[in-house]
Amino acid sequence: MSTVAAFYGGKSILITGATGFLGKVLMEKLFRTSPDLKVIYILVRPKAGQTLQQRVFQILDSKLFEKVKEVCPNVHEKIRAIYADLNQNDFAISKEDMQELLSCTNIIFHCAATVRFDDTLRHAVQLNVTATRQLLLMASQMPKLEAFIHISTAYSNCNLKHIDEVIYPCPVEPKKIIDSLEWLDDAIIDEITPKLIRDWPNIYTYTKALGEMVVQQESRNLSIAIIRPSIVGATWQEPFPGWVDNINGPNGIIIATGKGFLRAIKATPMAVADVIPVDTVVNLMLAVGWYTAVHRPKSTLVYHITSGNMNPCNWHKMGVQVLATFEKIPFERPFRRPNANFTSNSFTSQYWNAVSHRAPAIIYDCYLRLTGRKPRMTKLMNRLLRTVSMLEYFINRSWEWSTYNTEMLMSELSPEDQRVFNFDVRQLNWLEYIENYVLGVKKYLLKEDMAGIPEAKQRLKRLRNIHYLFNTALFLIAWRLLIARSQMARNVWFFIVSFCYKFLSYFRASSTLKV
Ligand SMILES: NC(=O)C1=CN([C@@H]2O[C@H](COP(=O)(O)OP(=O)(O)OC[C@H]3O[C@@H](n4cnc5c(N)ncnc54)[C@H](OP(=O)(O)O)[C@@H]3O)[C@@H](O)[C@H]2O)C=CC1
Repeated sequence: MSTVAAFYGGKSILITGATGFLGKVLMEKLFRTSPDLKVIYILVRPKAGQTLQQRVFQILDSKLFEKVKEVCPNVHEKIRAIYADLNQNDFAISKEDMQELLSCTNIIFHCAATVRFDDTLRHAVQLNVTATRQLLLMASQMPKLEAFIHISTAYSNCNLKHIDEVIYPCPVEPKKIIDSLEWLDDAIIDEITPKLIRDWPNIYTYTKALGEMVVQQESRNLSIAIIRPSIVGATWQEPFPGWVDNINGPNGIIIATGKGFLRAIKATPMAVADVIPVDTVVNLMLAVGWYTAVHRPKSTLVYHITSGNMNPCNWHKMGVQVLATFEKIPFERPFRRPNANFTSNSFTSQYWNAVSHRAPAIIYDCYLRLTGRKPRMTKLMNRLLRTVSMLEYFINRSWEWSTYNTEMLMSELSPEDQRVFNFDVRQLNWLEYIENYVLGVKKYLLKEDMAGIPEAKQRLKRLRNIHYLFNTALFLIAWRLLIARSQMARNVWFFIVSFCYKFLSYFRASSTLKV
């Protein structure tokens, strides 16, 4: 019997961000391995016209939870959705709900965050810093609380090259920032933001660093741990390979490449692609929850869950495997044939953007206009290129994360726990993982049917022929223009033509002689 799974039996667990990518996989694994847990409280807000209940039902009815329903048929009764908005005071939780949370919660997993790179400082601080402080205050009033697990990111200190499992201080105290945001107006905040975030690449990573500082400062007597995953990718093994449900990180890039919109990217091919499967992160989270509650370490331990130092893969290898998978299982209705040119040179990157991205978009929009339709490709391309430019920082650098605490925890687990809550990324076979990842993007994100593959392959063949035809036509036009304008080009042209003519005459003459 797994010690970690048994630990969660009979427990009341509070999860923030349960409707997000990580949160869903966390809930799934908890129900599957500890079906006798008492209750999972999830803090949810209504969204996109859906009530809390509708959101919960939608999650439980998804393919991700199919196995859970077999192991834990009364899963609906074990989830308690509590109305909460982390942007508001006391999270806008009702008095009764708050009372229940305070008196019953045993473990907290704090996953909620804004992960947008371009969020406003005000909103990102509210969610990633102030809400964390508020949750810690709540935690300090929970008599039964055994562990508080805070999810940060491995990039919270990406301004450093080597990152240890410690909390680094930020130049400005989080409290000062929270206080000043209360009275500063938005225009001034926009002005001072670059000065505040200094060498952090975006507001997201900066506010996650502030969030960690808040955890350290407000930890009181609580048993707290911080988990820092790198780029969280599709599931590796559990509950099935390749599950993914949002366009963040590599997912959007895989779609854009598979659909033929994105054919070049400013990336350092040999830089480490520090992707970590979401189920690996969740396994570590559950093991950390158990360890923190049972061993109650004296200080807040930080755990890195990254792949680069144990089993590195680089962007080149990833790109090659993604393209190889598109050959076998192409996406439906691609705009162009998928391709991946990596360049770390800014000039070459701009050239590719002009030739491979903007020009085809303009040509396609002309075609749409001529056929009486609304042009849309240039707008789409501009948004895509803006998104890609925001990710560039992360695909042109490599970091070293130390993983002593994560390795220590692995050695503390029984062989059974090491199997059930496996976070040993050394066992990951990248080629297999990437293939399943791309397949998962096709099936679960794009919701494409596998039956459409032969047609997609036909379309790719047609696109290849159009590509060759277009290039030949372009070459001939360019050459014709050159000949019209340059004496030198004309001389070269006559030289080539007379050479070919002579060669053909010689060939004809020698074959006549042989006869
Ligand atoms: N994905 C990644 O690559 C990585 C993620 N992380 C960290 O992991 C954690 C989870 O990320 P991930 O699951 O990918 O992110 P998602 O964007 O998928 O999920 C974010 C969650 O936070 C919730 N949330 C946001 N704002 C509010 C609010 N005002 N009130 C209540 N809930 C709110 C969202 O709820 P709703 O559904 O209502 O919007 C959602 O459940 C984050 O802390 C992130 O920093 C760390 C490293 C990498």
